[in-house]
Amino acid sequence: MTAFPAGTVLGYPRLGPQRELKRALEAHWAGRLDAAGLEDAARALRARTRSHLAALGLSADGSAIPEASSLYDQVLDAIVATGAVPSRFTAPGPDSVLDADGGVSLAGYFTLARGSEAHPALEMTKWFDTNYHYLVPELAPDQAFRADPSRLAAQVAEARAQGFVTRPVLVGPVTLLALAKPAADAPEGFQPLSLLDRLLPVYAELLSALREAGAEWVQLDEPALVSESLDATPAELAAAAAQAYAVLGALEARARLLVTTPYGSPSEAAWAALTAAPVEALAIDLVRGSLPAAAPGLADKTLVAGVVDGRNVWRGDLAAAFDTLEAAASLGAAAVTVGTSTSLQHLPHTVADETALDPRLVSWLAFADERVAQVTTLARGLGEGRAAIAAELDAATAALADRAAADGVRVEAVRARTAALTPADIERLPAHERAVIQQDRLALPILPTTTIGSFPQTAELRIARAQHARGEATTEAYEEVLRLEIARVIGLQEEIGLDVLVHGEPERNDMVQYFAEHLDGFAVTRNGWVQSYGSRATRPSLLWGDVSRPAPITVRWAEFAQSLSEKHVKGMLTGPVTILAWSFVRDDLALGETARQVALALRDEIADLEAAGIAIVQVDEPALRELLPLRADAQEEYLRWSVDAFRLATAGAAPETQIHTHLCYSEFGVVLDAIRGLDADVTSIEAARSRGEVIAELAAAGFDRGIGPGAYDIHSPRVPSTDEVAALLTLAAEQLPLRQVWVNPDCGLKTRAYPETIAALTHLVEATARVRETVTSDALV
Ligand SMILES: CN1c2c(nc(N)[nH]c2=O)NC[C@@H]1CNc1ccc(C(=O)N[C@@H](CCC(=O)N[C@@H](CCC(=O)N[C@@H](CCC(=O)O)C(=O)O)C(=O)O)C(=O)O)cc1
Ligand SMILES: N[C@@H](CCS)C(=O)O
Ligand SMILES: [Zn+2]
Repeated sequence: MTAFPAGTVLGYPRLGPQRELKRALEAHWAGRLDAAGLEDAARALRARTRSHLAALGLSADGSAIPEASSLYDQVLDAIVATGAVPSRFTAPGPDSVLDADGGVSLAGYFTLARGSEAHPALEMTKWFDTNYHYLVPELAPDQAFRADPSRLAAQVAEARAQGFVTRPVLVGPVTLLALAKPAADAPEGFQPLSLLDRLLPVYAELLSALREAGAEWVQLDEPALVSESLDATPAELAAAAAQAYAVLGALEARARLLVTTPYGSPSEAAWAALTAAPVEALAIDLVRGSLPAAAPGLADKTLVAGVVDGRNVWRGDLAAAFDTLEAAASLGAAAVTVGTSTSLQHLPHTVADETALDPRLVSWLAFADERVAQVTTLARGLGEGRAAIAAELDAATAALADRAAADGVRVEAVRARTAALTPADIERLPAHERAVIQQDRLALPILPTTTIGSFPQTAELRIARAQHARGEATTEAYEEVLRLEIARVIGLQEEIGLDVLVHGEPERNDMVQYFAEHLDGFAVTRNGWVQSYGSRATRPSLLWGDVSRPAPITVRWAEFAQSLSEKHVKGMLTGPVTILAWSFVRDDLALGETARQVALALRDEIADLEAAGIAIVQVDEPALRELLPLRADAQEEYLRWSVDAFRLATAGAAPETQIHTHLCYSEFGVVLDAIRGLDADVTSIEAARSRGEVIAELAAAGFDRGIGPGAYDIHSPRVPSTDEVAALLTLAAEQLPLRQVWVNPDCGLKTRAYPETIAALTHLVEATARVRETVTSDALV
């Protein structure tokens, strides 16, 4: 048995430096690559990751390299490894996701993730306060568990054969249960955490199998222990952790255990439970979290001090990180080693790919590979003393000073504009008065139908954009492709019979990146991909300076689309909070101030859209819930500045301009007051995967604005039937005042293909017509 390595990372990007896994997955789903071909591609990527991390300085045979790949999602992997598959997927027959041996087949794995004709997919939601999405375990009181270590054990063995001793990574039992939702038929009050007793023997089997496969250390991730935003309370989570790690720690046949608590500080009770547990190492997040209390239980443990940021890209203050390491040494642990605050899965691979960025900006950055280098530098400092790494510490300090002094980081005109804001700048006429004025102008039918903005981003569009970006197509030719696409999308919506149209967003590579490309203060990357879910990735923009809008951004596309139809076409913008949430934000200015800068740029854009004759403007804020701090004491302040930023962006609009907003993947209970606070006229939300629960919540809260509860799930290629959509609409129409209800999919259609999109929207319009017929005139009073 080896000691814990001097330096490690908790995880590494999983799609590959050129998104090799994305391409293989999508080829497999499209029937162009068989299962063996997909497995080969995934194996080659794992092999590359191991040797690459070793080349970057992590020890090859000392368990420093995490075995943390996934074909789709780490929570889904834990569901499969523990056999926690909901019974709705396992009824015997051709639609079961299980193979003959009772394990989940490869096809079954993807059915759980993406759904099929027979099965709606598992719900997907945000992983803590990140833009990564995991699949939500769905558990019933009689849930069966069954250890299936095959995939992870095979990877450990595969690493051994390659000459590596790696450290398998698994979502821990407390987090797996804490993130689960009760199955639809579970009795009221059922808590998934109550299944811990039955789940632990399964983890015990997994640990023993991983040991047998050759693992010396196993990493169990327990981020639930830092969150105060889950159904279980911190005290319940800490008690579960105490029980889990007493049991798992006491096992004889097991590898050594590293338990991690990324994304913040564990609660005091959780920290007490973990330090008292018979496990060999604890990893803490010292970027978002702070130094915990010294604890006697640390005396026989290694403390992996997560001083290297796994969430943001700023090269940062390496000398301060070293100071924190030295401070961690006073907590009483047997050893302190260097780690990342979280998995590096939230970062792009390397700044070396960013040859088109200003080299000065590049010198301020560190992506995943540069973070690994920081880990190995700091580990060397711990081993050999500060003087041994003085040159690296000084270089990082110099980069910080260079950044602080650079042009554009602080722009006086931008600061003066935010400083001059007054409370009146976020007020509109009262909503009920606006509603009357807007209905006069818009003359919409009851249950107006619309979409969320994007239409399928076809291969042709993406190729045209890529050719334009590479200089192989002229701007004129590219824009002609966009105009043709907009005309086609408008024609299609007219044909299907939707009431409020959209232009389809064909000009956007991404709803945040597109705006970042048109705002001063942002830079964008060429290859800075970060996995968002499954095979999908985004390139978060780099927000490095004060933000302003040099010219209108969306106006000419909206104006063109509107010129093609008598119906209203919505202007379509991304809100300030979402622009921040899906970018790498600056660490040298309060987020609230940055949000105001972005909001003012959007306010100017809305004024220009209005001047161009656009009557409805949607400002998307799907990330409003995502940025909610995990700690309860920080939530109020966040909700204040985030809501005010949205209002600042939209409150300049005339009363007759209808402001829509859109949110997806939210647990709305928590932010319902905030949604009301946004003061939008219409809000469209995700509600399909969570089976209308949101409708009941909104009704109970007396939500009194326009509301479009997503009528079907766009994250799955499955086409909803007319009956299914009609049922959801009927539910909404029964529970909410009819005048308030809008009909729309639950998110944009950009990830879908046209055949399923046309079928689904046709069913949506048919279902609306059917429900409209059943509505009596009384209901309209
Ligand atoms: C709505 N969501 C979003 C989130 N975050 C964002 N930043 N944006 C979002 O829309 N978070 C929550 C949700 C769900 N998340 C996602 C995330 C990602 C996607 C998605 O579809 N991503 C696409 C990539 C989109 C993109 O930026 N495309 C660019 C580049 C296209 C490209 O890959 N080009 C090729 C060359 C083209 C060719 O020859 O084929 C290349 O560079 O190699 C573009 O269109 O220009 C993805 O495929 O992962 C959806 C929801
Ligand atoms: N308007 C965007 C919102 C996605 S959250 C779209 O339709 O894709
Ligand atoms: Zn959405």
